[in-house]
Amino acid sequence: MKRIGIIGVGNIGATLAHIVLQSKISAHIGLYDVNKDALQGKLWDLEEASVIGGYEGNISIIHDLDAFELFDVLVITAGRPRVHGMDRKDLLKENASILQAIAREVKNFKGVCVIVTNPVDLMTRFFSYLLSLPKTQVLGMAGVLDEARMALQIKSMTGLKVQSMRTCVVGPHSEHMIPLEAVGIGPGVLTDIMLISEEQKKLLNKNTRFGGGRIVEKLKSGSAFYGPAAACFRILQNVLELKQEVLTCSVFMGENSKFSEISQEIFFGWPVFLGKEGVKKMITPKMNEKEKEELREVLGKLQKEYLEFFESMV
Ligand SMILES: NC(=O)c1ccc[n+]([C@@H]2O[C@H](COP(=O)([O-])OP(=O)(O)OC[C@H]3O[C@@H](n4cnc5c(N)ncnc54)[C@H](O)[C@@H]3O)[C@@H](O)[C@H]2O)c1
Repeated sequence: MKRIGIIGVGNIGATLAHIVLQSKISAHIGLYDVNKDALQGKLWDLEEASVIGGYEGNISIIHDLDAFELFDVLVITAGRPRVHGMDRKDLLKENASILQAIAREVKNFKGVCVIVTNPVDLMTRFFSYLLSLPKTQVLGMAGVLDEARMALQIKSMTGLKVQSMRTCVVGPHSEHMIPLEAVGIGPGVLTDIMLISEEQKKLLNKNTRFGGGRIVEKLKSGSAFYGPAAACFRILQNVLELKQEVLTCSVFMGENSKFSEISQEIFFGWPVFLGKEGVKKMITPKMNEKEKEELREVLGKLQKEYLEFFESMV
């Protein structure tokens, strides 16, 4: 039986645990949170939901972080979410300290880490540095969510069903993300979003980039969690090799990067195949020259942000 650890059982972590239970995959789910009372309450609630839903699962509280060392995969959602008026970067210092404390306790972990905590590209790179696991075993969740947001925008403009679409969003999980013009529509057909006007393309980019922000604006005291939890579940299914799909995650490209003049150390959204060893293969999406140029530019900014942040942490 596979072992899935969830560190941070707030909105995303608890929703993810519920999805995993409902899926009936053969796995033990271990939950950890600093808020012990809330964690106990959520465990009881999840257990009761399982009985009612007929998917009685294997779920328990993990009291000490070092017990996660034997797990296959860890999903880390511990940290503060954005509230109305905040940018993801505003969470940087506080969430980095939380990840630092967690990394100290799970230092012998050998499996795959999925980082959700924002700002996710910086946190994924930082966690990979702290844990000294092979860099392919640490990845961030973001692209799967951004691509769903993009698909929904295209649906609202064209009426096409989202299931027939394959969108791709590369780069950082921020207002600088790059929704690619090449979209898969139906089996084997790639189009350059020819179905929508130039005006609509601009709107598509804007709405995809601010998809998270518009939810925060309405929720006010927190950020999206059903979508992020569903995206984590897709990643889990692929890491556990129950599915094989191209998923965009925040990953380390190293020498494979066509953008390595910026930095080989950088983590950013890119389509990949995943497996039990983490990132198995990078996929090169269809990008036009403008998009490649834009990506170089935003990766330069991301690298600068990381170095400034890193200097402030050490
Ligand atoms: N990557 C993405 O696409 C994406 C999308 C949405 C939200 N997020 C981020 O995910 C994170 C979690 O969001 P949420 O809505 O679930 O927040 P939440 O506040 O509901 O849950 C966070 C949980 O982390 C716990 N926590 C705090 N410090 C901890 C520690 N040291 N060890 C263990 N647990 C700790 C809290 O007690 C809380 O239960 C936030 O940083 C948010 O910005 C990322």
